[in-house]
Amino acid sequence: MAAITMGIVDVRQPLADHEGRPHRLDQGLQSGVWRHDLMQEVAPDLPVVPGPLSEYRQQASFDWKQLRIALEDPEILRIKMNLWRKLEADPVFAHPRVTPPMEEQKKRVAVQLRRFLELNIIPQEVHNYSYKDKTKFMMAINAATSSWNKNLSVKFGLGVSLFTNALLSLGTERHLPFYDAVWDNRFLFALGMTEVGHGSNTKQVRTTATYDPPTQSFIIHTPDFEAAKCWAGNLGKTCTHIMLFAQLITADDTCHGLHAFLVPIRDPETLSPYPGIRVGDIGEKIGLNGIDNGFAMFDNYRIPRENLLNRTGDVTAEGEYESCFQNPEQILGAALENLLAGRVAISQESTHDLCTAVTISVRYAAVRKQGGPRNAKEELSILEYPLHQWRLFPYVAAACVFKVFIGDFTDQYLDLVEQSYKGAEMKDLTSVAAEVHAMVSATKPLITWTCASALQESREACGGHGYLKASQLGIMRADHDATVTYEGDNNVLLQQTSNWIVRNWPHAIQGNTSAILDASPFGTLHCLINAEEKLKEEFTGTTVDDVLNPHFVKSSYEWLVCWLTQSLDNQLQKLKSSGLDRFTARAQVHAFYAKPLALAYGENSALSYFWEKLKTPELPCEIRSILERLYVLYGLWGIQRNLALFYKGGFASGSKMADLIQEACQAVCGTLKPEIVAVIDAIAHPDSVVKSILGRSDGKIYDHLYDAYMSQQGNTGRPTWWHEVSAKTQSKL
Ligand SMILES: Cc1cc2nc3c(=O)[nH]c(=O)nc-3n(C[C@H](O)[C@H](O)[C@H](O)COP(=O)(O)OP(=O)(O)OC[C@H]3O[C@@H](n4cnc5c(N)ncnc54)[C@H](O)[C@@H]3O)c2cc1C
Repeated sequence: MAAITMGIVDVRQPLADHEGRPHRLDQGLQSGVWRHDLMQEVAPDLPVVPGPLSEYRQQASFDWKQLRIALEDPEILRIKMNLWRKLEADPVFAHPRVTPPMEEQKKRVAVQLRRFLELNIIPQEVHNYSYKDKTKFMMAINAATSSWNKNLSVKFGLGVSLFTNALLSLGTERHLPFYDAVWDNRFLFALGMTEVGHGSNTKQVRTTATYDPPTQSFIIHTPDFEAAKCWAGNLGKTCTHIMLFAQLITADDTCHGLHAFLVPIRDPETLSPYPGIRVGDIGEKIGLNGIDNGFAMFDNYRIPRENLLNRTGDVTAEGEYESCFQNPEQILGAALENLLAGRVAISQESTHDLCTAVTISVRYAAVRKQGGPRNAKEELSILEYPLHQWRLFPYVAAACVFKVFIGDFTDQYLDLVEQSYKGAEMKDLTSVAAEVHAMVSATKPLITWTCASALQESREACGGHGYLKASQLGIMRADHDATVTYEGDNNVLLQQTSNWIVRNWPHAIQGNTSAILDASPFGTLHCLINAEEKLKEEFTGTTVDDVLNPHFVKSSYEWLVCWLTQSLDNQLQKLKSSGLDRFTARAQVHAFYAKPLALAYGENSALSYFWEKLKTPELPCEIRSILERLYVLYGLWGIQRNLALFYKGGFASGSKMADLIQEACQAVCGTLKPEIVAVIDAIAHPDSVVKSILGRSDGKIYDHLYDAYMSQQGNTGRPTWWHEVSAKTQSKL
């Protein structure tokens, strides 16, 4: 059977420019200086408006534009900026001031998706890029679309890009027409794994696909309501098909496990559901109401045999099941890509949201003045308060660390998938797959949770005005919330990471460095090398400078990961020797051992990528200085949260470490205060994307608030229902 190969070309091509300009921005680097016009494209000048924001900007020791291109690949930035310009210019993508009714929200997003595809945002030539460049392009478009309107990116992701990605890895030549129909906007897909009774434990999904040799068809059936497919985006009202995951059963009654099928749901011309399916919308949600999340129940519903996605297993016309693992490297690569691309994309989107959250709250904090010393001429900007700095600056540092981590990790990961697709011999592919899986299972929770708490903190940091819809923080908080659950519940994912780490612990205690190197081609387990030596380390610092440096952060995190791994291993051994089975023992250690380990490992991995960035020789020294301080702040923030573990594990005793960490946290925030507005400028999206009256680059919060108060239709007139409540009508009763 031939796998679908269109879109995967042998020769790598650089990202092309669709508008006739130089191929890559780095061609604009002349004698170490960026060409002005190219820099303007990715980092346009900010408005010069006298006021607190511009005063803080003047205090910065570095050029925010240089930081912007140090934190993100300029070519990716350019793709995003181009897209935002297109969306801004088209009224179809305008944001309504007042939330429309639910049905209207769904219609708007569906119409936007149609326009999005018509606009040729993914030009035809992108399909001819190398796998890596194509995926990077698509991921950049996805992240940028998500910041514009998360509903639209979810609708596009599920219906088009994630689906076609999954089709490429699970399907074969015979499914090509579906690929083309989706890109031509004739079909729209949903992805149906979750059922009413089962989500995380996908193995127990109960929808069946039973092969019927006489008719050469699969009979799709939902045994009861608990087996109804649910939550699938686009399924409620708009999809024409679903990529359905069901238990494949052959005529001899053998169950071959979960397989994916392409199942028609609605007539593409009328959008009427086909007979044999009960399908509908699951109703209003906490957020993302532009998406029609739906349910579906199948009543012995037939689909052709060929609709089985048969790259890994097929059923012959006569009904024989055939496993198709002829080339394990390619299959593993396909599985890698299919499973993880969605989670990597969520991490990219969440990093965008995190940047927007702090853009709003830090700019607001710079402009907002409240309180101050008794005889001061002016009130203080709330940014001046150490508490406010401690509430917000660590999230700014996290945004920068995640930006670098997710960009560089995505590059590495896509390189590997591309090599495996090309059939390159990769002796360590199994290790790569395991490590990438563990990393993504830790960093998706880490990034989405950090973003969720940043949104909450930012909302509170903007006080009452933050609660106004026009601040944007409430909408983002509601829409972002789902990311901690979909594509794998965060708490469940973390267990997969800790299982992998603890499996490698025996190598660490045996001092088997080469086994660790083999198990961790990406290097995220290198912190376990010399674990025994590391675990003997103790805190010896005496001054704040002893903790206020990247080396302290690095070695402390390495100690923490080693100690948590050792503790998890000890606890598991203890529980198993007391007679507990593996499943129960793992469940027992989840809360206090596995989860903290997986999160510390995720933080350490993100910090390691940032550490590599700090070592880049081309970095201007003022940019390195700012990155170093952001690294230290993010690290100390985590160490401070985990202080109890440093004491419990014997790394620290007495009050010295706690005191110095506290002092260092406050000190690093203090040195970042004059820089922070410029750091925000480096990570901020354009005003039209941030969409917040509190977070605009001109800092004119009160002007924008005034507009918001005055421009809402009817808000200064008397209510249309005045007569139902007025004193006049009451007195007549
Ligand atoms: C907005 C949104 C969109 C979605 N879109 C889709 C879609 O397009 N297609 C689709 O198929 N699905 C979709 N889903 C469903 C989503 O994938 C599931 O909700 C998710 O996988 C979690 O499953 P669940 O809801 O059944 O939760 P459960 O698995 O029941 O989990 C409930 C709680 O129990 C905990 N828990 C579960 N198992 C364990 C364990 N072993 N140990 C410890 N704790 C555990 C979890 O941490 C969680 O907090 C969507 C969900 C949302 C919210």
